[in-house]
Amino acid sequence: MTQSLPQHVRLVEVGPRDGLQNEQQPISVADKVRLVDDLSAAGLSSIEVGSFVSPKWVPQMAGSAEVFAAIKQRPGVNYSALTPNLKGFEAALAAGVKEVAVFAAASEAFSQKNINCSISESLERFAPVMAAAKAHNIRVRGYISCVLGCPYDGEVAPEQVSSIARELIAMGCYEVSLGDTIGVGTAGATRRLFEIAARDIPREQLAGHFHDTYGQALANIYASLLEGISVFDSSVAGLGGCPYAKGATGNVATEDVLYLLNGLGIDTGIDLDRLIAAGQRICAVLDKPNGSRVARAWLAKA
Ligand SMILES: CC(C)(COP(=O)([O-])OP(=O)([O-])OC[C@H]1O[C@@H](n2cnc3c(N)ncnc32)[C@H](O)[C@@H]1OP(=O)([O-])[O-])[C@@H](O)C(=O)NCCC(=O)NCCSC(=O)C[C@@](C)(O)CC(=O)[O-]
Repeated sequence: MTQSLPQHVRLVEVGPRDGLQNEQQPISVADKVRLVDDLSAAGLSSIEVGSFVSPKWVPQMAGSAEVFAAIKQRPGVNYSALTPNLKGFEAALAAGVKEVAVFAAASEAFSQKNINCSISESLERFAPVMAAAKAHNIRVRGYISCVLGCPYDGEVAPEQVSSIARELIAMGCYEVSLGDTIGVGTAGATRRLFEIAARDIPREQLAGHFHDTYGQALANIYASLLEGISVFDSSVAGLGGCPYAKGATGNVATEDVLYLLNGLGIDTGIDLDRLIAAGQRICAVLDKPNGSRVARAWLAKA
């Protein structure tokens, strides 16, 4: 059943983590810090700054502690980091991180490629992270990858996604973000996924995370809005890809999502001009074209 559109949407900016983690070239701590500070200045209230994972697996995130130490922490902004295990959680804690995210997958093959263990082993690894987070009053977000298809296993049943999401919520995650890692989802499949997940999980605890590989991300966000979802992950300038999903493009661009939401009269608290400037700046650092169509059109007009 179609839900009424939310009046407010929270965008979780994942560019500094999901976006930059795929870049092969070295990016200085100063450039990462500048990106995070530009994003908070543009009004983003949730920013994923980095991750505490094995540097052998994702070398680009190795400096995350230094980035946390140098960013200007604005009141009211959540600065979070990915932590796949207790070792990562302890490093995040030492860096003063106040919110972490654990990440599982909806398919066994992707789980093995991404974090080198099965889905059930990953949930076992999260248990001590959840306990330590509780003891230190740290909020934990959950992610599930490949919710609308897996590059190795193909189709993924929505019931499987929903069951893992339920487990993450039961373990103590305040919210679970459902990730279309390879961007294969369609609006119909997205609606069905959220409709099934929302049978057992309050809609307020679900978020959407769409990559734009097939150009469907905005349609999928609109479909999610119709299912009563009001939190979305996005990446400034459409930065990113996925090291374990060949051909995957970046997350949907934050600028493009903001343009959609502005057009629907949905409040986000984000300033589009400042956001576009933040995207242009990091694209100049990376020496790559801006992946946001809205930013490109805006700048061409200007
Ligand atoms: C999970 C592991 C560590 C398992 O990796 P493993 O090799 O099975 O782990 P291990 O426990 O055997 O340890 C191996 C080495 O890693 C070290 N190690 C162990 N843990 C840590 C840690 N936390 N931080 C730093 N170092 C660590 C550990 O100390 C050891 O070091 P060595 O003795 O060889 O020198 C590894 O697979 C890993 O780091 N994977 C990271 C994968 C990743 O970051 N992927 C991208 C993020 S997920 C994503 O992008 C999807 C998402 C969230 O955006 C949603 C979507 O779009 O789908």
